[in-house]
Amino acid sequence: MTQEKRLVLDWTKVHDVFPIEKHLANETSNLISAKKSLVSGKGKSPEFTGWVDYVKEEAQSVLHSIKKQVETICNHSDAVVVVGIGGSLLGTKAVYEALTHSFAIVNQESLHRRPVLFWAGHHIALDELSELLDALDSYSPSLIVVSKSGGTTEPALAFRILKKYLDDRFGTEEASHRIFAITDPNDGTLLKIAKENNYPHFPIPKNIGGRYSIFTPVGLLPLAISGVNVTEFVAGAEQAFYDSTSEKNHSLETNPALCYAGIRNILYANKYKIESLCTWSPKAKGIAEWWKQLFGESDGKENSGLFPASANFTTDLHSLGQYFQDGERHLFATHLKVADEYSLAKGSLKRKIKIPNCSLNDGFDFLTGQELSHVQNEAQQGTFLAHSDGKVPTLIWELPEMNAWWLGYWMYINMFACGVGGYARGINPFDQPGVEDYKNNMFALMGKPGHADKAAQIRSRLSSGNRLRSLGHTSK
Ligand SMILES: O=P(O)(O)OC[C@H]1O[C@H](O)[C@H](O)[C@@H](O)[C@@H]1O
Repeated sequence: MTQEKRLVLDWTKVHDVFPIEKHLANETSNLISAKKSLVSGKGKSPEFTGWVDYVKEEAQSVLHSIKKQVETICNHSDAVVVVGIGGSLLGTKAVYEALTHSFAIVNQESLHRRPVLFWAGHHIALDELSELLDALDSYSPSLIVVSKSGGTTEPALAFRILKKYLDDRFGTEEASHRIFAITDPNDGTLLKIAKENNYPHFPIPKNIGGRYSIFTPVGLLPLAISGVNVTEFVAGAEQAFYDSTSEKNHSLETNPALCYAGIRNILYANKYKIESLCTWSPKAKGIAEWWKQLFGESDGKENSGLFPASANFTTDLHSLGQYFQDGERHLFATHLKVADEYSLAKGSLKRKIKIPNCSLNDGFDFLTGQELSHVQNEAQQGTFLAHSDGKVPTLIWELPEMNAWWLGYWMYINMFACGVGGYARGINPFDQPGVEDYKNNMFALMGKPGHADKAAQIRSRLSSGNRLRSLGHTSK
């Protein structure tokens, strides 16, 4: 079924604004050699390119190995809290939100009676975590803690708090049957904790960095629990692997990953410094969050790189729309559109919505009887044209359907484009040295052993100099 359809990357409306075709032709050989370096493991940080062919065989054996745990968890839990941050959470959240019902109550009671997923460890905010603890009282929850390094502050603290909650509620013995870890296979604090407490644990391969890990147990275990068709998800990615890496497929016309990588790099080199991924359903917002980490951490190197932003339309046409149309011309838009809008509702209640006939006199009678998806399509076409008239290069991904197979396919294509584009630009798309700066300052200020000297230095920098501020109202 799905195989007859195609993912399309339409760059007509880039060309309307900028002569991309000529530039792409000049860039092709650079892209092909970047692709060869990535596939052969001869580029920068080859020790982090294990994700390239992981989807071919290893992901299949993961699916096999998690089967029993998935059943066990589904038998005793109706909610699973996934604890993680960045690459240890964003992909899972993206796929879950896109492919399962938005309203947990329907997900659980009407559809497939699978546990709902909740999220923790992706911030240090008291308000949301305390509300999560309130909500968990109404469920029989389990916990999956995901951290490759095993030492990231946010998930480590959330894990402590949630483990205590489970211990207090169920007793340590039962709680230990409700806790699962996904982490480095050989090292790290989380692995040690899992072993000491007999928590079942699953590996994140050493040669796969967080933002490239969605097809490892990081994504597959929680998504399988939630009822997402992970077999199809992996199958889509596997097909994308063949389409992207094939020795025979160096043509930009049949290799969307190469083409996308090339267009991004060319636009960046020609004054377009911001790329906005524009999604068209609230359910796709998480996809943009995943995409922002993938490209943000990969591209932002050596004081250069496209800034990845996002917009969710049509909602944001009423806030950011003005900027897209008339603001500074330093951005381009990459839309993620779904060809078969009905596929969006297929995972839920297969419902088509028509604009009903109402005696409202609201000026919208001309739409009576039209399907909502038709209105969405017209809104999209109108937006693409308006933005390209406003000189915003507009790139359009058209996904045949929003389902596990095509989402797996598209996510892999983006990962591959990210790796190729980084190599073609001469940067390392597989490290993230900048993130360490914030972490080290935070560790020092929190008093982590070994950071004392740095703490004193930071505190003196924070308190020195004149404080520049503006004061508002005094409380009564
Ligand atoms: O999985 P973890 O080791 O906890 O890391 C979670 C995230 O933390 C970071 O700071 C990195 O910049 C991300 O690339 C990573 O995905």
